[in-house]
Amino acid sequence: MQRQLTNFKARWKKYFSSFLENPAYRVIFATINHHRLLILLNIHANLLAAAFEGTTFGSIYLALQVLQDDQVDSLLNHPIIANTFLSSFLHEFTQGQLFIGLIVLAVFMQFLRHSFEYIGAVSSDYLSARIQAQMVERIFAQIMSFTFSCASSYKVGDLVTYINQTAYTIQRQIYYIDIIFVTILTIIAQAVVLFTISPGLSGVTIIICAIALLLQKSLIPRIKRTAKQVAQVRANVYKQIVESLQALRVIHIFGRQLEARQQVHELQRHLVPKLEYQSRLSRLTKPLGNTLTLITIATLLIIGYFMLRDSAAVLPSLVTFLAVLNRLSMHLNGVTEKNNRLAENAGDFNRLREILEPEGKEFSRVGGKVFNGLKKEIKFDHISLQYSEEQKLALKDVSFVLEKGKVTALVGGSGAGKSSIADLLVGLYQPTSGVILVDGEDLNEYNMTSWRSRLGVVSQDTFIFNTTIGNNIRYGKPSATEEEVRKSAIAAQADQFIREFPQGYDTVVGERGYRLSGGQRQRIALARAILKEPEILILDEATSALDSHSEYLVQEALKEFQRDRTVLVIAHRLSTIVNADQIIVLENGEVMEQGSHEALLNQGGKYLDYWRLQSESQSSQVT
Ligand SMILES: Nc1ncnc2c1ncn2[C@@H]1O[C@H](COP(=O)(O)OP(=O)(O)OP(=O)(O)O)[C@@H](O)[C@H]1O
Repeated sequence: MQRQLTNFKARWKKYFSSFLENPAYRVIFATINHHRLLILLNIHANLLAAAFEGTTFGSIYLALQVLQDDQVDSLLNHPIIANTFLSSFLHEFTQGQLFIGLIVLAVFMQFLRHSFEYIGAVSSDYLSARIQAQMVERIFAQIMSFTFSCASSYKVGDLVTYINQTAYTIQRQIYYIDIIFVTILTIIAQAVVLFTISPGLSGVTIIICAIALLLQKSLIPRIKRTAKQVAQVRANVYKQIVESLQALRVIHIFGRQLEARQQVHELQRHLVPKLEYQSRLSRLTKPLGNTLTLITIATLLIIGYFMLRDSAAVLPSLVTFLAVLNRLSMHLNGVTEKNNRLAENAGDFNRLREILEPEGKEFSRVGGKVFNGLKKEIKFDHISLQYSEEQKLALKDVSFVLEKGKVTALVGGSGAGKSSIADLLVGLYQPTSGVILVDGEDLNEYNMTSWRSRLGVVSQDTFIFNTTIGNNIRYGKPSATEEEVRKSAIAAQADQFIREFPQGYDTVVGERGYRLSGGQRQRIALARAILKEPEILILDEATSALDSHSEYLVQEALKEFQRDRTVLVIAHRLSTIVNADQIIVLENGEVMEQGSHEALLNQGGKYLDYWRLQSESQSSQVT
């Protein structure tokens, strides 16, 4: 017995600590704390609803008692009534009038009960709406606060699922908790009525109900386990579908539609038996509950008859007792059923914990020194980078200096580590060893927002938002005037094609708007960077999607723009970087050669090979 008690205590302790440690609940409590009036309204409305449920049956019990001739006088002479004004007032009525009056009173009590129940339900929905909004925002904020490397380690499909499921999961969680709370209050009110009528019979009822509940409770852990598995398999299916939808173009090009369908089919095949098992378990609770109820009522009728047969009010007592008990069992079934639904929801709810808890995640650092501009140089000091433990080093002991106002070009084959250097400079990834010194200070010490506000980045993949072209360019500087936007578009050789659209700069592009070619997207990205007037410009194959003529024009514009800026350029066409102040040749993550165009040609190494290769075939690429 002692051991069972200790086990019981330990289980509850574990349950409550896991409950309190779940960050999703912390968000819920924080939101509730902000809306105390709503929760107070909810609690009071539900308490009143429960109280009116109790008084309804009190009225019915009295009405049935009034029907018995010998009970009217004893009722009117009851001390609660006899000493009040009600005594003379009630004596005016006939037996029939008293009966009807009490039944009308019971109906009115039910009306009040349902009115308060309605207020309770609406206040709970209001709270739920606020919690849903708060939770979606919290999860989005959480994802946004991850470092880029941490966020990009998740599959987009996974992140979309987190956001997608949140509102619905929270809605169900709050709904079930509220319904269980309301029903328990109602059950308490009904229990009070039962005890008032016959404590002995109520005691017997409790014993029978406890046995019934225990039987049903053994199902819950299994339902929970299955729900978790179903949620996991569903998430896998969803992830697979989202990934295929994102890769539609590639799937069509490679004619892999059938394989994509088969992958989804394979995952679904695991889902169906799990859903069937889940159904068998959860559907069992209702027939089990109903059968147990029937057995309970029959037992109580027999025991009740023996216990109450000597009492004067045997009929009203038994009738009211059974009527209340019937409703109580209905509510008990409701609690069990909602508890099962809550257990089913646990799978989805726990998935929120996965994304919300800080363990195993990397967060962007806030604070740090404000970057007020480059004074002298940026130094890559013995930098190595390894993206993950399973991968080889992407950069190995790389050292070089980007001088203020100078153009540095990175050259090398595919996978040599050029973009990795650019990403380190932006602060998207942290070096595994070594340090990036900005005017002698570790880049990590700087406030990233102030650092990035001085950077302009144009990379190979350009994201175009589903808004106007003007707004897409303005992303680099939200306060820019139309004139400034246009100037930067001219500099990026984008103005002409933009004006050819019927709505010009107001043309909505992106998902549902006009489709832009790769070159057009790159020029918009370039205009975005130019508008920002960055002090440090990073061009990662920024003109790779342009035809030779457009590239020439953009290069000309860039020449002007690059003046007095510190530039890191990654180029595949060597002709575009011959004038760079410094060229760094990378291979397999290592610096092979370093110097000006002329110096490197004279050195007769890797750079000369690249140069010869490109000179032979002007259109061939280095990478
Ligand atoms: N986000 C990432 N996660 C894991 N590995 C990465 C990531 N980005 C790059 N790598 C790996 O790091 C190495 C260097 O890649 P990087 O993109 O820097 O090369 P690159 O010279 O820019 O190549 P390319 O010219 O083809 O763009 C490659 O082996 C690549 O697979």
